[in-house]
Amino acid sequence: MMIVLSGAIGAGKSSLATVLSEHLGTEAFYEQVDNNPVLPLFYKDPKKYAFLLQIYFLNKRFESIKKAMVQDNNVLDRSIYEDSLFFHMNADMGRATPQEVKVYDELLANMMQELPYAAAKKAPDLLVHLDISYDTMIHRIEKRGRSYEQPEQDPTLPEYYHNLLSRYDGWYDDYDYSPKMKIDGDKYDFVENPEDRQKVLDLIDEQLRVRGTLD
Ligand SMILES: Nc1ncnc2c1ncn2[C@@H]1O[C@H](COP(=O)(O)OP(=O)(O)O)[C@@H](O)[C@H]1O
Ligand SMILES: Nc1nc2c(ncn2[C@H]2C[C@H](O)[C@@H](COP(=O)(O)O)O2)c(=O)[nH]1
Repeated sequence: MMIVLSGAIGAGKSSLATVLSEHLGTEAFYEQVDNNPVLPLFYKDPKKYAFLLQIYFLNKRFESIKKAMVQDNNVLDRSIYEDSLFFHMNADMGRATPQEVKVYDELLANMMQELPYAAAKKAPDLLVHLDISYDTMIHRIEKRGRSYEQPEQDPTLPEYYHNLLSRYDGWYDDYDYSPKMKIDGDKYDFVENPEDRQKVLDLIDEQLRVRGTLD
């Protein structure tokens, strides 16, 4: 069983990956963030580093999917399908050239063909999307405390985060690689509230059962 999580920055993907993998007895595969050397550079100078960051993430994501596919059951804390959303948004903000976009799009398309999903003709069993409001997003970004993501570090970040959230709405609606479901990330505190955690797990189990992935 392969479950992929999606959602904006601070939506709760890593937290849910831990909760869900413990619940299902599977392994969680996390996005590499704290040891990503390009991410702080990107937040300091997005125009200079947007393309490099994107290639860095794509490479790491590919590596992580290959590792995950060696296991029969796994949970991935962000889908490869979201990478393009980030890059195209940055490109539309003038942080990447049309040539960089073309190179990236072609590389991504090539890599997608090589993915174990493609080789096994197998998409994820379920995409679980964590839907959050802007206020929740900011609250969680502050709670987690990565310095370069804090809105007070950079007056352009609030607009960046608003744009990201609105792109995610269209992205989720268009996503059709696998079955999908949305969780209201504002409503359920699956980190600190055991009842909420159980409700979220029940919602996911129900979707897995309906689709015959869980007995
Ligand atoms: N549903 C939730 N309710 C309350 N706090 C949450 C929830 N999801 C995540 N958090 C908190 O928000 C911060 C960001 O969560 P994280 O899982 O790292 O998000 P993501 O991986 O999507 O960026 C963390 O401090 C985490 O404890
Ligand atoms: N420009 C891009 N930034 C990205 C991409 N994937 C993740 N990120 C950034 C956003 C956050 O600051 C950080 C980690 O994301 P979380 O949602 O896990 O908190 O990395 C990307 O493809 N392009």
